[in-house]
Amino acid sequence: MSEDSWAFAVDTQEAQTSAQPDLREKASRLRGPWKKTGDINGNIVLQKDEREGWGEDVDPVNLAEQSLLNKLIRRTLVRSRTEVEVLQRDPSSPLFSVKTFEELRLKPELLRGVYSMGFNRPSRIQESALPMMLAQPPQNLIAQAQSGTGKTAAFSLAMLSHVNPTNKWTQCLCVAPTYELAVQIGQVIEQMGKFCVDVKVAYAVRGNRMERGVPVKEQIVIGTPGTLLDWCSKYKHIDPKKVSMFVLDEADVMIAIQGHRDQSFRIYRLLSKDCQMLLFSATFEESVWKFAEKVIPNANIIKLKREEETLDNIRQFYVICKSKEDKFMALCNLYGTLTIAQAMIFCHTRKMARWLAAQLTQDGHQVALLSGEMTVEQRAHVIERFRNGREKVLVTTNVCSRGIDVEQVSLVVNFDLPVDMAGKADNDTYLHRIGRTGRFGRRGFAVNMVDSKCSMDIINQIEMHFNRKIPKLDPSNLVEMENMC
Ligand SMILES: Nc1ncnc2c1ncn2[C@@H]1O[C@H](COP(=O)(O)OP(=O)(O)OP(=O)(O)O)[C@@H](O)[C@H]1O
Repeated sequence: MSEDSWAFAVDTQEAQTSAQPDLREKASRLRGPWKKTGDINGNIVLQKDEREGWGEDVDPVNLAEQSLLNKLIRRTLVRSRTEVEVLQRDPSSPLFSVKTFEELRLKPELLRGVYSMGFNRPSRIQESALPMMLAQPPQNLIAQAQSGTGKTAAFSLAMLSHVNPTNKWTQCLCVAPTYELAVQIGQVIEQMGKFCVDVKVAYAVRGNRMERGVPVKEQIVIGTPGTLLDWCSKYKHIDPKKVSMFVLDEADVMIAIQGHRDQSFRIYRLLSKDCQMLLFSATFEESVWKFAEKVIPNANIIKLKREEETLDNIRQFYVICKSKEDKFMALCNLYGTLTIAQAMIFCHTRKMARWLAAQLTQDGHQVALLSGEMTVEQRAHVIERFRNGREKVLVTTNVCSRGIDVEQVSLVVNFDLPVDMAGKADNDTYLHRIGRTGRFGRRGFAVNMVDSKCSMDIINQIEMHFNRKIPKLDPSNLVEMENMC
């Protein structure tokens, strides 16, 4: 599609979507009222309907929530052993990479802010990305690296370094997929820039209203695409032609949210041609590439490959059970082993997870429950407690099959096997639930509960997919597990 026809499509779509009521609100009205109730962790949670299967009771993977959860529970940098790949727009220009923040010749107050955050040296991705982002003349950049590798810190530093504090108008725009993610980014900028007293940050997010035509004086504005677009066009709070750095964060999450890609593209079209464009993403599927190439033609590209999860150090077993009660009994037999280190138990539905957590609690065990009906903050709190060893066993749905690394978990139980919507083995989810990166390298055990011919079929599919035999658990394996966990 040429830029014009793409732009035309954007205009048409915009006109249609602005006339519609908020889709989420509409959807939740259709689903009926939510029920407020207490959960096993003592949290107040909102529960939807109780249907089994692929209804509301199965937690879908929500990328924006997952990303926020990752940010909330992260304490340190994710250190990757993979090599950084740099593709320069102009291969003949020298490739700079820095090993210290001093080499970047930052303003002293900014350097002080960086050190006050406890950053001693640039992360892997920052080593190459920072010199590129700070180069003169400005260069465009597309950067891909998994969550936790220092992307947010990198572009926050670039924006703080870029602005001229004496100019009281918006010079840097940063687009984030949700209100909560925008606030998280803002906190990093405010913390890093705390000694840059003349640099101010504003939030273009829902509910933050100003009188039409009143210009924003803050040099950095972070917001969600819809509100930012309004601020730039409808309300004229920002003169987009005066913006000289545009950051698009979490592009993969962004384009997964309906309407966000087109709104971001509309903001892009309002900017001047020489505005520096920076795009960040944790993953790079085809759709993200297409979008990135549209908004940032001729960009430098930096990629840091994720360390793949493997099943190399994992001993896998299955146990045969007749019913969920039978699975519960089998779990109780494993319980001694579960609590030696820490264990995670995965269920298919929220209802099953609640039932199991209640049964285990009734039986006198101390367990934590994590499922999608909790707010992201409540989930972060439960994960934090589990990480600190306050509970030894975590019962959960797919809501945390990826993204959380609890190093001390050495046993994973698939109380329900992971299946896709067609009822086939969901191999990716299986790998995310039980796989480890080579980085942790520790041994682990996975026990799969099989309660029907169907679930035995799924075990066979998983065996074939990963080309690994999954034997039946016998008492001698239990002794082995107790010794190894
Ligand atoms: N150079 C550094 N040295 C030490 N810690 C760092 C450095 N850069 C970032 N961090 C810290 O590492 C963690 C991850 O950084 P950051 O949030 O920037 O990563 P990210 O790739 O943007 O991930 P996400 O998208 O999930 O936020 C944060 O706690 C941050 O404070």
